[in-house]
Amino acid sequence: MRAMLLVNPKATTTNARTRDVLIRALGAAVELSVEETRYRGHAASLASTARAKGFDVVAVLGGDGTINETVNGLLNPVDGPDLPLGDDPSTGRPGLLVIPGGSANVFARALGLPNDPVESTGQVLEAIREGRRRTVGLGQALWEGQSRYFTFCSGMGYDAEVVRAVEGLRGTGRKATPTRYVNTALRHYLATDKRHPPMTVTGPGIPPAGGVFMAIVSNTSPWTYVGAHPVRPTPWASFETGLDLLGLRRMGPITLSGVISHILTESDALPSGRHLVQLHDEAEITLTADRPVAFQLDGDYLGERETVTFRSTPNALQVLV
Ligand SMILES: Nc1ncnc2c1ncn2[C@@H]1O[C@H](COP(=O)(O)OP(=O)(O)OP(=O)(O)O)[C@@H](O)[C@H]1O
Repeated sequence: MRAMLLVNPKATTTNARTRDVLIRALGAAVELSVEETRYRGHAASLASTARAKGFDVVAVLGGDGTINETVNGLLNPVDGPDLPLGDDPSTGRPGLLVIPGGSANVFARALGLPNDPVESTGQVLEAIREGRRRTVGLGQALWEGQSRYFTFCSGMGYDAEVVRAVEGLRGTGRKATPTRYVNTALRHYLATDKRHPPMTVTGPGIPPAGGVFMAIVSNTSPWTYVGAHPVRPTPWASFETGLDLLGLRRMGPITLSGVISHILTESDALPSGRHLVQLHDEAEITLTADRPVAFQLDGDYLGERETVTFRSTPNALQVLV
């Protein structure tokens, strides 16, 4: 088995020691090439090249941002548009293997990997030995002639505003810790528009729902973690189904605190309330806004947008887990 390992040396919890342990352990199990990412977007071009060169597996040591780039590289070949791949497109692409090395590591943890690089290495080595693979679907966001796949979530509104604010802090050298996210979310709550809901949710077979302030689109559950604690606004979402959505039509403290306390529980029940819009297992969802609204994808801030369409891409990749 030929594998290319992509290491983001700048990811929050990646260091030379875990990199060396992983290289030694993986190198004993597969024929391994190692590449360090040097800039934003580098993982996408390396993954795309790995696919073109016929690698069986692309492994990532890094955070959700590097995994997102890798997945986009695997799905968008260097030499033009994706070819028709038959009933199970995942079989025509290299498998994906992830070792958590970022701040939240949502994708890795949603797959059931321990949030520790050494323990995760043990689990993926076992998956290699036993030939264990899980076929997962992805989400795809399309806007203004652009498109990007996401592994766990996308969203428009308040959550994307918080992502933007945290990215601004990281630009000044501060780390993205759970406490920083929570503090930024609380501070930013005062600034977010709680009076004029800009968005409408539509889609094939979906009754239009207007008056939405904030919408989370999920490809899996949990949506994120606060420390060890999973946060589950769309508890029915999974890699094996279409996309789920939770939309908020009110941003007042009572509505918000009710939703937050529900989504922090382990319950499989959907959050309830008249001011929520909820969708499960949809093939396509469109968010349209009457003004530009902050947009994020897998925790990466992607600017302000007025219309974004989200599509489910079933059987997109095989993950060794
Ligand atoms: N050598 C590099 N220097 C600077 N940035 C890099 C480098 N290599 C990759 N990147 C960028 O760093 C971004 C963040 O990396 P990554 O997601 O791996 O870690 P993280 O931010 O710590 O984790 P998380 O996404 O969980 O917060 C990625 O979007 C990637 O494009």
